[in-house]
Formats: sequence, structure tokens, C-alpha cells
Amino acid sequence: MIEAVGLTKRYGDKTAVHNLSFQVRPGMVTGFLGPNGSGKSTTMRMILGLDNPTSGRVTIAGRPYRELPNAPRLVGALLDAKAVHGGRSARNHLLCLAQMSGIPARRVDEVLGVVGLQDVAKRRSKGFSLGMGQRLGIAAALLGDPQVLLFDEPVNGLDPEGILWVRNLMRALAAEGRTVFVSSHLMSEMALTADHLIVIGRGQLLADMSVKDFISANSADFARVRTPDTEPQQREKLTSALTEAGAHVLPEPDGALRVTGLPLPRISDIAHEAGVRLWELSPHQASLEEAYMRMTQGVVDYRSTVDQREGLMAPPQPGAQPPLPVPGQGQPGWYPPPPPGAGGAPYAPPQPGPYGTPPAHPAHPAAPPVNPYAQPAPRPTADQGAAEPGAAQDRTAQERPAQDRPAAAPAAAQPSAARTDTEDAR
Ligand SMILES: Nc1ncnc2c1ncn2[C@@H]1O[C@H](COP(=O)(O)OP(=O)(O)OP(=O)(O)O)[C@@H](O)[C@H]1O
Repeated sequence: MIEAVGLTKRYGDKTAVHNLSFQVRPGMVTGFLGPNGSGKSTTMRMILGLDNPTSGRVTIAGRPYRELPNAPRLVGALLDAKAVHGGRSARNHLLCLAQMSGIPARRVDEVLGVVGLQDVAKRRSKGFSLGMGQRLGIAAALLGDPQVLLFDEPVNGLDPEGILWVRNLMRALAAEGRTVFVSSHLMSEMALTADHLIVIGRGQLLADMSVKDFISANSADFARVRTPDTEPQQREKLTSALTEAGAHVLPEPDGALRVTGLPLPRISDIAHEAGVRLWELSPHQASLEEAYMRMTQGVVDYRSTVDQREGLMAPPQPGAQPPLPVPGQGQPGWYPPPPPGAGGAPYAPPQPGPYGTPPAHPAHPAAPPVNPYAQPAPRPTADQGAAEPGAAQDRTAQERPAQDRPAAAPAAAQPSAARTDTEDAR
């Protein structure tokens, strides 16, 4: 088990992790989620004794990493797949690690087979693609057949076959009773891989609960309702009737309506009474991505905006419609709040900490506070219209302060799908 108690890390004026307390239990996959810069890697480095906490402590099996007897046999980690000597072959890199930890050489060949790199084992790793590097990093983590495994973004750069393999690997390791702690920004993948979630924002704990509880606490069940595409007035009529009846109605990106606050039979009756035909009326539960976006939208430091292409756009076509909202794209409040009593506090605003408490959003006083660092998307001018039909909606990430981040890893070729991952023959 990994246990953090009051874990805090400051870099000069910057508080990367603030008073984090959590446990990562064996026998399950625990996902570690949080926006860019929220402190996930810093936390993982402290777990592995690579950074000292400013205050608080973190232990593995009851001891700080550096005090563990034969730590490489107990703990395996993938933090930065690029942290290898590029001049060494994959096999030699693993052999060096094995020799330092008293692991027999045959284990190197085993893990090379497990990650599917046996055919390129003698190639220098500096020629590896991003995905091949990730596989090598995972091989290094598995080398000591450890009980505790930490993976920071393990599927980064992997092809679909590799992503599926990592998912199955994590689940198999957990099923063997191991402690598996994995960070990822891929919510759909986390929903399939993790049993439990620890979510942080700006270095502080936002949630520590099962995936199922996380979704139900941070989202409302809703109904998707679709009227005939050819009759937009029917959609407007239904929207008014449902709103009058107390429902919360939002447009879905595909033109359907997302309705919360009314049961399905009531929606059906209202549509019938309004003389509106329905093409779809279906119950839905929000995805992990939506629940996550809703929880973290107030603590995102680096928010993308729509590329307005000032002076570059063609004039709007007559009858052009504004774009429909896209979940999570800088539109606070798009996600409906969970229903009252949905089972748990949906969002605990960060307590006043090193960052202070951000102000509430004026339009949504009860909603998560607005990110004080986020910049609103520039508004289109009157002569530009609300949006350009067919204009590409490129979204550019706001520049992260240069001193804050290393340069983004370049996109790299994917490893050949022909490589096969074999079962770990431990
Ligand atoms: N060595 C360092 N010196 C100064 N600041 C640092 C250092 N390491 C991390 N930080 C800062 O601490 C904060 C947390 O960074 P960290 O890398 O832990 O976030 P993260 O959640 O892993 O982000 P991402 O999802 O983008 O990888 C960031 O603001 C980062 O710039």
C-alpha cells in the first residue's frame, strides 16, 4: 500500500502539492487524475524518493521509499520513458538496471517479450519511437516483478493495440494482488482500467473514491431527446415546454437535447401535449470524462480557446448558426449539476490554501469557482457574426509559462502493430 499524509511540495514560491493525504490499496488499479500542472508527477516523484516533501510524508508498505530494503524488487515505476541512455540498446539498458538490483539476466529477456520489444532488443533506444520508448519504460517497471507499480501516463504514444495491452496488463497486475497507481489524461481509458480514483487539482485532493461513485457524485442522469432534424421549430417548441415544466435543457453537439430534472415518462407526455414528434428519448448516465470535466473545470490552469482567426475568416453564410457547445471547451456551467442527494458532495471547492479561494462565477454562484488564471475566449465582433459556417474550430492551448514546462514531446511514429506482446512468463 502507498500512503500519503499531509504531503506538501513547494518549489520556491510555487506550491506544487498541498497537504495531500490518500491511500493506494493493493488488489486494484487506482487512477491518478488531475489537469496539467496539478501535481501528479511531483507526487509520484515524492512516492519514489526522487523529491523530498517540504512537509508531510509518503510511505510504501509503511516505509519511505529510500528506507525500503531492496526497493527495486518491491516497487517498479514508469515516470519518464525518455529517461534512458539513448546510446544503449534496449536490452543493455534493462541489463544495467537488472544488475544494479540483483535481478537475473533471463528476466530481461522475459520482460522484453512481455512488452513486445524482443525483435528490437539490440537496437539503440535513441532511435525508438514514443510508443517503443513507453514499452521499454514499462519493461523496466516490470523487471523486479514488484508488488507496487507506478505508471505516469503509460499509454502516452501507444497504438490502439498497445493501449489495450496496457489496460489488460494493469488489470492483471491488480488481480494478482499488486498495488497499481496510474496517472492518465485519457478518461475513456481510465473508465475501463481503474477501480478507484484519486483526483487532484492545483495540488489539492478533490476526490478519493471508486470510479462508479465518482461518476454518480459528479454528474446527473439525463435524457437525450431528439426531434426530427428537418423541423428545427419542433426542437424550439419542446425546449420551451420542457423548460416551463422545470427541466434543465441543453443542446447536445449533434443537435439532440440533454434534459435533466424530469423523468422520461414526463418528458414523453410533455412532448405529446406540445404536439412534438420524437426521434429519440433515451436514458443516459454521464461518462467519466464528463464527471471529471465538471469536477475540475474550476481548477484548470491551462485552458484552450477557439481560434477566432481574426481577419482571416470568410464572411458568414446567410442563416449561419452559432456552434453548439462542446463539453469542457471553456464553457463553465455547461455540465448540469448533479441532482440533489445524488450521493456525495459533487465538488468540494479547494479550501483557502496557497492559492487562496478563487471567486465564484457570477452566473453560477453555487458552481465551481472560476479559474482565476483562465482567459475567456475572445468574443466575435458584430461584423464577424457569432460563428463562421464550416470554419475549422482549431483549439490552441494557452502557452504554458516557459519556465514551468519542458517542451512538449514531438509526435513520434507508432511502434509496429506486428510486434506481439507475450504473457509475462514469471
Ligand atoms: N522541479 C520543479 N521546479 C519548479 N517547479 C516545478 C518543478 N516540478 C514541477 N513543478 C511545478 O509544479 C507544478 C506541478 O507539476 P507536475 O509536473 O507535478 O504536474 P502534473 O499534474 O504531473 O502535470 P501534467 O499532467 O502536465 O504532466 C507545475 O506548476 C510545475 O510547473
